[in-house]
Amino acid sequence: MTSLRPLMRLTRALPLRPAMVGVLHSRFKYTQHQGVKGIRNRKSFFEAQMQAGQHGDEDHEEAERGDSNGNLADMRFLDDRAYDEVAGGAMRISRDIASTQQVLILQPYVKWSAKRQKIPSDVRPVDQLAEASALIHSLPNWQVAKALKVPLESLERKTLFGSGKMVELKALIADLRQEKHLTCLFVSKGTLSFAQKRFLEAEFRLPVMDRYSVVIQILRLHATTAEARLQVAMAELPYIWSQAKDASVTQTRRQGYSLTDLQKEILRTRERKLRAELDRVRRQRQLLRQKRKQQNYPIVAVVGYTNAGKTSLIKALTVEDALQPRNQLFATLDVTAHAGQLPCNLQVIYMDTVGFMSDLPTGLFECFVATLEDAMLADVIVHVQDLSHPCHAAQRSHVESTLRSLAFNVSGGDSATSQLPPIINVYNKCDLVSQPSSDAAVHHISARAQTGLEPLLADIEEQILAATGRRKLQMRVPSGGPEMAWLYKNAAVVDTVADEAYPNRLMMHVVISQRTLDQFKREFL
Ligand SMILES: Nc1nc2c(ncn2[C@@H]2O[C@H](COP(=O)(O)OP(=O)(O)OP(=O)(O)O)[C@@H](O)[C@H]2O)c(=O)[nH]1
Ligand SMILES: [Mg+2]
Repeated sequence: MTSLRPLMRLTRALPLRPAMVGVLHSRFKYTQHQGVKGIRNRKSFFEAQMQAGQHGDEDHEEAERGDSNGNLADMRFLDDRAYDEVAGGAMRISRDIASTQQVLILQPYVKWSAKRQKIPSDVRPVDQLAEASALIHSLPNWQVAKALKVPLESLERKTLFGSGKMVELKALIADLRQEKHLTCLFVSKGTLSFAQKRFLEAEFRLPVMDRYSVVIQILRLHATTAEARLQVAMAELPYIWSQAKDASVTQTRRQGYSLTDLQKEILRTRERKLRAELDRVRRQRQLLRQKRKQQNYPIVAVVGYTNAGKTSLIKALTVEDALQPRNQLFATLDVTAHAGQLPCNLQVIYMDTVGFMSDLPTGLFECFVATLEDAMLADVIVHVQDLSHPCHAAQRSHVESTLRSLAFNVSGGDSATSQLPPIINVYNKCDLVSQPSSDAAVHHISARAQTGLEPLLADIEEQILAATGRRKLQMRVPSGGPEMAWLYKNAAVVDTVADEAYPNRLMMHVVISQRTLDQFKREFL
């Protein structure tokens, strides 16, 4: 079932009253190829926009600094119609996500050849097709008219499909147009070259999208915080540049997508502003990170493939009502921190992170790397895996190899120091699996049914204590004395029991780091 929440968020962002949503359907149309062509002739429109942008620069600079409390800056510069037209031309997407789309999904795969061997054997085309459908279902009002696999000899042909296949697909599209009012085609390949897209659009007379542009559409929808919006905006730029480069190589300037100098300047200005704003947001993040370190809270980063149940697990471990697990890909786009308590009463911070996905072009993922760097600096990583997913093994190895390369980046490219924090592997959604795996080294849980959480918490506790040099100790202190109050404030108190041998004293079970213990000794002994 599609959730109304994102749609309502969109109407807030636009800002339109809910009653006007219906109007959107007719007023905003899917950005089609013709739109781009038209825009190239409307040079004056761009010039006016550019001038307005230049005059508005002082305002923006003021806004970009944010206010004296360090609150996030005004990000009006993100809503720029001139940019939207350029982006729409390259990605075939528009800011309007409210309109209904009927999508034909084609999952091309290489039938024979050495290339095919590189794909892990457990990611079958049928699984890729299911992931492509899940992407479309993550957008409200987008429906899958039909989804099919298409065997090919190569994914690099300019026409992508052979002539026989084209005839077949054309007939299918004609039928779907009549039956289901087909509105667009999603070719589930990381990136289509400009030439491929242009050819298919001309043949099928439909907008054609690839994985990059569909994922961007989802990210735009789910990005609500300032950092996420900036990252998504940044992630769009490499794609637009590469499509334009492609277009100029194929020399289709006359009929196709190319950038005027003015449009290039729009992109460069936007990139400059985005970088400045992202730097500022990240400096704030670093401050927060330092603060957290000073407060000495152990940090557990929860990572995993998209939709594995990371947010659900944190919700179950922290009982935080505000967290909203959603059956959508890339539901979480920010690293957010949530306080929880271990069985020994030690306070920890769980970090929810953006999900991983294979076959995403690197330019798209890179923009989110900075947010994941926090996870690399955690004391312990919990890797959540969806055991009920047919490709969970491939998903696991994809996440593991990405984590390794992230750790390598965080260490500044030094393999000697690129160590990952200890990783606890968790199989989630065990309630959906009739035959659980026999892998004893992995926790078997259901975040939804709340099973298997106790042994998991015990393991997290053990790993956290080891990683942060904390110990469990018994300390005898005067009952009601300042030592007791100090320990309650500075250490985690597991429990206190009366000391039978000394009626004025109490036995306190505490979890304490060596540094805090030394402070205690200096203060009281
Ligand atoms: N049956 C079942 N469903 C679960 C379980 N855990 C999570 N889910 C469902 O899986 C979907 C995704 O859960 P999330 O917690 O949002 O997953 P996520 O890993 O945070 O996803 P992203 O933020 O999109 O990367 C939701 O519909 C959850 O209700 C589980 O243990 N069992
Ligand atoms: Mg999530």
